[in-house]
Order: sequence, then C-alpha cells, then structure tokens
Amino acid sequence: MADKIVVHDFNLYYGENQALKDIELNIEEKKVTALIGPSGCGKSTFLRSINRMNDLIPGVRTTGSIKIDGKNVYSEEQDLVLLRKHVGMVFQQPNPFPLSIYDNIAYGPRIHGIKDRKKLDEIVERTLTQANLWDEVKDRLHSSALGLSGGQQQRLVIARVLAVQPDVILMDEPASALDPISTERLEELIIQLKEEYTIVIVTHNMQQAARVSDMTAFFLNGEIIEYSETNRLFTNPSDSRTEDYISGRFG
Ligand SMILES: Nc1ncnc2c1ncn2[C@@H]1O[C@H](COP(=O)(O)OP(=O)(O)OP(=O)(O)O)[C@@H](O)[C@H]1O
Repeated sequence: MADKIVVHDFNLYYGENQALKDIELNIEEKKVTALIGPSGCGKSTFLRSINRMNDLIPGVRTTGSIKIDGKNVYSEEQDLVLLRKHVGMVFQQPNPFPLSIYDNIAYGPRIHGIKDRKKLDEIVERTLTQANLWDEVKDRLHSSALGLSGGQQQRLVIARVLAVQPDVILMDEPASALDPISTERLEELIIQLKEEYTIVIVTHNMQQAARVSDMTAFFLNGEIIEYSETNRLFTNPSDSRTEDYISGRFG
C-alpha cells in the first residue's frame, strides 16, 4: 500500500517549548491511523500540523517536512486553502454552522464556486448518504443543523468535510462528546470511509483505537515511541513504555 503522508524529522515549538521532537512517520493511503498517548504528549499538535492549523497560533515554529502525495505542505508554494480542502478536519465538539442542514453541506462547495442548484442537491444527498445521515434528515434539510443530536451533528460535520472532496480526514477525538450508541455509529462510519479516504484519528480511548484503526502510533512527551500495526501494538508492543501505557500503568 502506498504512503499518503510522509513525515520526516518534524519538530514543532510553541515559543520556547518543543512540543514535537524528530517525528518520523509514514501514513498509509486508505487506512485508519490512530494516534494515542497520555494527555499533553503532542497528539493534537501533530494532527493539526498535517493541515497547518498550528499556523494560526502565534509563536509556532516548525522544522522538517510533512509530505502529502510527495509535496511538502510546509513549502512556501503551498496554498493553504487548497491544503485544507484536501485535508479535512473533524473536532471533539461537533461544530455545525448555525445554518440549515442543507446549507451546512453546500457551504464549502459554494465557496469553491459551485452555484448550480441541481449539483448542490446531488452533493448534499451523496455526502449525507455517505455519512449515514440521509435517512434521518432527508425530510428536514431546511431546518437548523443545531436541532440535531450530538451524534447526528458529528455525522453532519463529516458530510460537510466530504462535500469538498478531501482525500485525507483528520479527526481529533471525534467521539469524546458522544454517547455510546452515537460512538458506535461513528466508528462504523470511520471504518466505511477508509475505503475512499486516508484517516488519521486522535483518541484517548484505546478500545476505540483497537476497533477502528489499522496502524497506531504511540506518543510520549512529543516523541513517537512506537508505530506499528494496531493489533501488534496492543498485543505485543516492542517498547516497555508502550506496554506500560496500554496496560494502564500511566496516562
Ligand atoms: N496553543 C498552544 N500554545 C502553547 N502550548 C501549547 C498549545 N497547544 C498545546 N501546547 C502544548 O504542547 C504540548 C502538547 O499538547 P497537545 O494538545 O498536542 O497534546 P495532546 O497529546 O493532544 O493532549 P490531550 O490529549 O490532552 O489533548 C503540551 O505541553 C501543551 O501544553
């Protein structure tokens, strides 16, 4: 399987504080890669580095490279609007816009120049179907997205990401605000989506990492301690620190 994202000698500093150290990681295409580790170890910082969301934070400095399809996203020529179109992001708290369900999905395509009503209708139906939400909302497309349940809102946000045709989807603890049933539906959706998309997910929940991911990277103090097939990392870790973490001895 091809590598979609290749991270080489990547370091990130918040002012004086180095949050990521010498990160080396090859993320495979159309797989789910989980990032695990104790609080504050740099998982979210790394995830946000992939689509340069950290650029928005004053004082952030990086060295090294993150290549997607062979192109360094930190190169001067990188167009950030295009980068974030290709690399979509889903956060902990579902964050639909205070608009109708339809307009939430149509928002991105409209920005990218699609105005034709029939085309927009198609995108709305296709992405809501892909996100396993169509049947629940097809009769209320013009009601506010804020009236949906938390789990429905998170699937709507995923449909909104899909509407601009990304190829990588970053998820930062996407189920942490959801109840168990919504979490299960979201996990099923993640597994379905990897047929078409490369997914990188930060999770605090090790069972969740074990259920949805193919590969897992264990972070500690800004470094990757171990990266391997999920099954192997959870059953036969090669580093004692990974073993201590997955067996609940810290974090
Ligand atoms: N905006 C910021 N400004 C300064 N330092 C930050 C900022 N965001 C994170 N950090 C620091 O970077 C380090 C890594 O934080 P990060 O949020 O990436 O870890 P994490 O593993 O995702 O933690 P959690 O699981 O608690 O979300 C921490 O020391 C944190 O204090």
